[in-house]
Amino acid sequence: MTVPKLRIAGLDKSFGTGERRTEVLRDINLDLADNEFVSLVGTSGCGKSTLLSIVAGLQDFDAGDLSIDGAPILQPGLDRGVVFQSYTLLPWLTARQNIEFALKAAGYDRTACREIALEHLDLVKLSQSADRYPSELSGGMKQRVAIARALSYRPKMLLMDEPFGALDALTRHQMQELLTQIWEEHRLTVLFVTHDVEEAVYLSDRIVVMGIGPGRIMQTFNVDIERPRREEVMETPAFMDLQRGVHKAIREASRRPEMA
Ligand SMILES: Nc1ncnc2c1ncn2[C@@H]1O[C@H](COP(=O)(O)OP(=O)(O)OP(=O)(O)O)[C@@H](O)[C@H]1O
Repeated sequence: MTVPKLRIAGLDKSFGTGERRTEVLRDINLDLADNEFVSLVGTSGCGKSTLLSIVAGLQDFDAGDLSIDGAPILQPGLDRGVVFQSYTLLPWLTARQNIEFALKAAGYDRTACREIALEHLDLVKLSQSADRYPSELSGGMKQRVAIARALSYRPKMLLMDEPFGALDALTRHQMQELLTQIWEEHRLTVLFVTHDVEEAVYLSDRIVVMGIGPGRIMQTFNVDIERPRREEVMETPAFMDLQRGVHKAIREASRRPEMA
């Protein structure tokens, strides 16, 4: 039996205690294969970010198993690169230094830090802006630095929480194209949270629809749309049918059980 890249099995999570206890995730079971791109979608509050931060090791959980390549996840680690909606760059460091800072923390020596930082700025097409500070970069550029930083120490997985949510439509689309290209070239395993169904269909191999009250997996869609994908694919009947199906599943999953 092959070990999945990421295994989430029987995972439960509640916040608070006693009368203030809220069950947020119930019996989450999800395996990601090596190189698979999986998106989590679902109505606000269904626990997508909580699940992602548990996988990142930033949040504990109450029950279940969680592992990468068979090794239990106990804390944050360099095997997972994380990109959030907020850019999380250090404002007093340049784009290059932000990446070098992460690499130094990961134990790379000075020369390697510089080389790898520049290589990854090139990967996200930001070589020209290596010495600019975050305040001198647009939102899309900052997010490209954050992606370069997350990829620089070669994690086994990329965890992305609404990474393009703060960007305007055109920049968002450019970022989707860039991520698609990087994914196609480097074949990463990605767990991606988004509210944008079109984005989920465009990027993913699989889309997991979560429901609310408590958060749980309601439906999974395989995205059988040929790769490499380019913008034109969004106009095809197969793409639009799938998009409609996912929207419908999200609507159905958004009804709390007591309202169903
Ligand atoms: N630290 C916390 N303490 C208490 N409750 C929390 C905490 N973090 C999240 N929650 C609750 O957990 C539930 C799930 O939140 P979460 O942010 O994971 O949902 P989400 O699906 O990512 O939502 P959105 O799409 O709006 O970002 C919400 O009801 C939220 O209020």
